[in-house]
Amino acid sequence: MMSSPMSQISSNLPIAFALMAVLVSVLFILLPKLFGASKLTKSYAKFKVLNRAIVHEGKRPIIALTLGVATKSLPTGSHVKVRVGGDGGPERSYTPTRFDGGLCELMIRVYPDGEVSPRLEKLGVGDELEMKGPTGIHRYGEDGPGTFKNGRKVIHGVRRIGMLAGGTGVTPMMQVINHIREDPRDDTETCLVSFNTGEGEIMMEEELREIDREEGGKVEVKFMVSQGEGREGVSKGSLRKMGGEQLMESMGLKGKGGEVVMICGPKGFVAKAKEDLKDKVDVLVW
Ligand SMILES: Cc1cc2nc3c(=O)[nH]c(=O)nc-3n(C[C@H](O)[C@H](O)[C@H](O)COP(=O)(O)OP(=O)(O)OC[C@H]3O[C@@H](n4cnc5c(N)ncnc54)[C@H](O)[C@@H]3O)c2cc1C
Repeated sequence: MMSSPMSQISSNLPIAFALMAVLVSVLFILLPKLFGASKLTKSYAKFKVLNRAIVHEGKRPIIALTLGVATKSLPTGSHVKVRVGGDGGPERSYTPTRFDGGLCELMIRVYPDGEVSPRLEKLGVGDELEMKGPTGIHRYGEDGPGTFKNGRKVIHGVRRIGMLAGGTGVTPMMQVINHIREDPRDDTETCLVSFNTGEGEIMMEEELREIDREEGGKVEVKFMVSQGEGREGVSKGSLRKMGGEQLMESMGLKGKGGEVVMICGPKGFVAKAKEDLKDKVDVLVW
């Protein structure tokens, strides 16, 4: 008896999936090798710049560097270290906003008087950069949705994450937001308040607005600037002038269980936020 076309397709499906899995694995191994990519390890290795873009012009521009990596993924919450000038040269931490499919993307704000970032700005496609990782003690989602690990401290059952980011401190927030969006089991809510000096300084503004629109109430994003008048969707305000109650309210937190606040930014920003929130909610400083 002849089998129907439908039953032929369904009997071949497992083979098709197996072939697809093999093909994806081979591509994953081969592509970075073709690009000359190294594995991300605990000691420095050279990584090739595959793409370079200026995301923001201005006094402190933001550049995006895409590097070829032969490592599959980066634990959510971790960073990488970048070194310039070889052995003994200055090193700085960066938080990849994308790390998959053999590619690592770094968003870097360039400080004109800085030691490292102006040298990273000069890199072009084909140049190499020394990088190692993962570094940092924070992990999100390793034990499933709504879980944080911070060294020996483990937090379970988080339902809403408030995020306070000062300037480039938004990058670890983006990692956690992306992790939650990519895990269909994870319905943890997030509310990010991104504080910046001026309107032109806001990192990943368009990308974050888009996520806010797509995710409805699950990912909320708010922007505040301390200088200038603000504009539609950007409020005038500064963390320095806000108290703990106001901060909690800005992130839609009630001070009940199941809430955590992530903080990342310049030292003074972190110290003030930590002090204001210490009796109100669990705080994790990135
Ligand atoms: C865990 C971690 C993750 C990080 N992730 C990122 C990231 O994804 N993207 C990114 O752009 N940066 C990130 N940073 C900051 C980065 O590591 C460097 O500090 C930054 O690039 C400046 O280095 P630099 O050598 O150019 O400047 P430096 O020589 O260190 O400093 C030069 C001048 O810039 C000022 N300056 C330096 N950093 C800041 C700042 N954050 N805010 C205000 N003024 C500052 C200093 O006060 C000084 O006047 C991260 C930092 C940490 C600790």
